[in-house]
Amino acid sequence: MYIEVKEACKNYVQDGKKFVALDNVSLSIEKGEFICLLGPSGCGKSTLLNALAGFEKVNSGTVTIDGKEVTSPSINNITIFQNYGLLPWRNVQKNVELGLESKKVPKSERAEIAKKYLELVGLSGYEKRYPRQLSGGQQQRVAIARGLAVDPDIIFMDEPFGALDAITRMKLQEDILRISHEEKKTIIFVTHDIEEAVFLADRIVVMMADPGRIKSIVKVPLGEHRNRTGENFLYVRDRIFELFNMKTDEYIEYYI
Ligand SMILES: Nc1ncnc2c1ncn2[C@@H]1O[C@H](COP(=O)(O)OP(=O)(O)OP(=O)(O)O)[C@@H](O)[C@H]1O
Repeated sequence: MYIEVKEACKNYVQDGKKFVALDNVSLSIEKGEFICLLGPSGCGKSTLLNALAGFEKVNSGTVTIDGKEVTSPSINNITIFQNYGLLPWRNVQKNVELGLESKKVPKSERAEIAKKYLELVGLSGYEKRYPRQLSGGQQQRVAIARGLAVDPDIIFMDEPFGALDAITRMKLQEDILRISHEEKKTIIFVTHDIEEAVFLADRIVVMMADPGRIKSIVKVPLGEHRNRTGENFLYVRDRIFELFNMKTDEYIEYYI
């Protein structure tokens, strides 16, 4: 399996009190999968993502990518956060070229690549603008173009659309779904929004808090084009709602 988490545990001690952020979490992910980590606040979504991305180490258990243990962030992967992380003194094009500069890609090639990905995220014509001259949704598009430009193996996304209004958010969800099929990337996406997860994921990892753990893993057999009001979509969404309402604590592997 491409990505393997085996019996991972992560504890934090805060003011003398122990929080179990991840309690014996195991998860396997195939190359090219779109995985959503879904659950309420504090269930360990970001902790799991950070362990996968190499920002944090687990206390016990293992995290491997392509057979190698993850000990630090890899330049082959990128992470996109809620706050866009653009450099305010660089225009859109220069922001997208950032990762390419550190990879020593020649100038003309950088411009070509930036053009391609700005087109892919629908921002052709915005090259010379600065981040402050863009809406939140446009800034996040630039961040996505910048991430894709370095041709990463894995894209980690931590609530990337959390700060956006509902309509912009839906538009970006459509774009990232399309891009994920066009670019065939492995994407691990953190959200607490059930509909967002059903709209995007091949599989949804449903997590619960205190201690942070995986409750179930739900396959989403909805294909490349998803309709938020379609019968199948609503069916999957309702199954997930039910999972969150269930009182029992047993682990269920769900195949819809
Ligand atoms: N650096 C830290 N120090 C102490 N406790 C932490 C730290 N980071 C996370 N925690 C605790 O670990 C638990 C899991 O946190 P995590 O951020 O992974 O949750 P989450 O599911 O991503 O939540 P949210 O949706 O609110 O971001 C929480 O109880 C949190 O308070």
